[in-house]
Amino acid sequence: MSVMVNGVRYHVEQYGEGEPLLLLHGFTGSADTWRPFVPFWPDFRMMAVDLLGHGRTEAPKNAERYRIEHAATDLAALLDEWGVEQANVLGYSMGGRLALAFAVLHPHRVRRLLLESSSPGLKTEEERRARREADEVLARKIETEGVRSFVDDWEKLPLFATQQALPEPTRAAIRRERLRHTATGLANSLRGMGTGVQPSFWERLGELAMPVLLVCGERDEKFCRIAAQMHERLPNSELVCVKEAGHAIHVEQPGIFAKIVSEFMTKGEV
Ligand SMILES: C=C(O[C@H]1C=C[C@H](C(=O)CCC(=O)O)[C@@H](C(=O)O)[C@@H]1O)C(=O)O
Repeated sequence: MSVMVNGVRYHVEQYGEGEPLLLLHGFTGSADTWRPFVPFWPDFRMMAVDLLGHGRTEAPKNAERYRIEHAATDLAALLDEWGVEQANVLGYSMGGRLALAFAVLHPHRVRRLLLESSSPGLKTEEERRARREADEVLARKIETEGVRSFVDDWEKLPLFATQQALPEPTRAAIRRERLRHTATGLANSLRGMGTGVQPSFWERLGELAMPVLLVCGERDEKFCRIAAQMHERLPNSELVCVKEAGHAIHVEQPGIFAKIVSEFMTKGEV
C-alpha cells in the first residue's frame, strides 16, 4: 500500500494484527527485508516501510528531504495515518539509526526500541565531516557508474564478509533487493541520511526511558563495540550478542533473531 505523508509517497507492507511493530530496513534494503519473519511473528501488526529513496517509496531529488529529522517526522505521520499512538520500533543498521532518532525526537510514540547493528551516529564533528566526504564520493560513484557497479563493490565490504557463507539463493535475494533501487534514491539517502550527516545522539541516550534491545553479531566487532557503549549509556536496555553471525543477524541467524525479538516484545507490560 502507498501513503502520502509530508509530500512524499511512501510504500508500506502491513502484515497481521496485534502489538504494533514498525520495521525499518538498512541502506540498500526494503520492506521486503522483513517478509520472512511474518510466520515467526503472528501476534504482531508488522508495518514494514520502504524508507526514503528505497524500494517503492519516492526518491526526492532534494537530498535535504532525507534528513533523519524529516524521516522521523514522516514515521510519526505514518503512525497517525494508521491510528497507532505508540509502536514498537525495530531498525536494522541505517534503519536502526532512524529508529533511534525517532525514539529521541518522538519518545512518546515509541513503546519499545529494538536496534540491530546500529549506532547513534558519530561522536565528533571531525568524524562526521570525514564520513560526509567519503559518502559524497560514494554517492557520485553511484550516479556516474550506476547501481549495479555500486552493489558489486558494496557486497564485498568487510562488514558483510560473513554473508559469503550464506546459501547462494539467500545471497542472490539480498543482491536482488540491493539492485532494485534508483541511483538517485541511494545517492541522496547517503547525502541526506548518511552516518556523517545525522546529528550525534550519543549524548541523548540517557533520555530514553523505554525498554531498548540492542542486538549485534559476534563477528561484527565494530558494531558490537558500539552496542556495548550504547548499553552503558541507556537507562533501560539489554544487549544480545548473537554467535555465528555478522552485521545482518536477521539474515544469518533468522530463527535466533526472530526468537530474540519475540521474547523482548512479550516481556511485561510497558
Ligand atoms: C560500512 C559502514 O557503514 C555502512 C554499513 C551499514 C549501514 C547499513 O545500513 C548497511 C545495510 C546493509 O547493506 O546490509 C550503513 C548505514 O548505516 O547507512 C552504513 O553506511 C561502516 O563501516 O560504518
